[in-house]
Amino acid sequence: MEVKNLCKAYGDLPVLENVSFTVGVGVTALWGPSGVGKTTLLRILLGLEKPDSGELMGTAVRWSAVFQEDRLLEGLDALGNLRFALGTDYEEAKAAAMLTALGLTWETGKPVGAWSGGMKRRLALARALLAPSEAIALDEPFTGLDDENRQRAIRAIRRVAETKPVLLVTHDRTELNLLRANIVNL
Ligand SMILES: Nc1ncnc2c1ncn2[C@@H]1O[C@H](COP(=O)(O)OP(=O)(O)OP(=O)(O)O)[C@@H](O)[C@H]1O
Repeated sequence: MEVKNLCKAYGDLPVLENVSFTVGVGVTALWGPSGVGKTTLLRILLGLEKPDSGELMGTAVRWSAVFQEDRLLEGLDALGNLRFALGTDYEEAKAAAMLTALGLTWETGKPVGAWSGGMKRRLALARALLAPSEAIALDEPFTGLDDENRQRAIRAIRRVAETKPVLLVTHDRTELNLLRANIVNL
């Protein structure tokens, strides 16, 4: 994928000014202070928002994503959430293996609405990583995770990033190093 001279303003507020970078297989991190436009850039790449000018090449692919909200179906159990999201691509053994890799134990039938924030975050991550997408966008996927679960999430992301591009927003340099991420400075 390639992004060339991308510009976006909200009214009088310029947010992205001539942003250019390329994305390949592996982890690419959008890096910069709060408010610099990282989430806006992800939304543009996913086609959810239009840039004012600039070129996007190769971004019209099937994406899976974790946004800042988890957007789970709170009345369903963990496997129910994955089954609903993945449709005919759902395979229970693969779903269970991903949940285990992310340190989640689940009781069949127990709605995830009662789960902790960190557990919900990991389920949202599992859903994005399992999806038959061509690229993955993760907006602060480690929010609310303790050290051990952050390590698990990093391992799972790295495994999936061996075969497809993963674009990620985080505020933690240590995570970026562990993810061996290419960094796009905004
Ligand atoms: N729909 C919108 N309408 C108007 N302004 C917006 C809109 N979306 C974002 N902005 C503004 O654009 C700027 C960039 O926001 P964005 O969420 O992309 O930043 P960010 O780098 O992801 O921030 P953070 O690290 O805090 O999540 C902010 O000043 C924000 O207020």
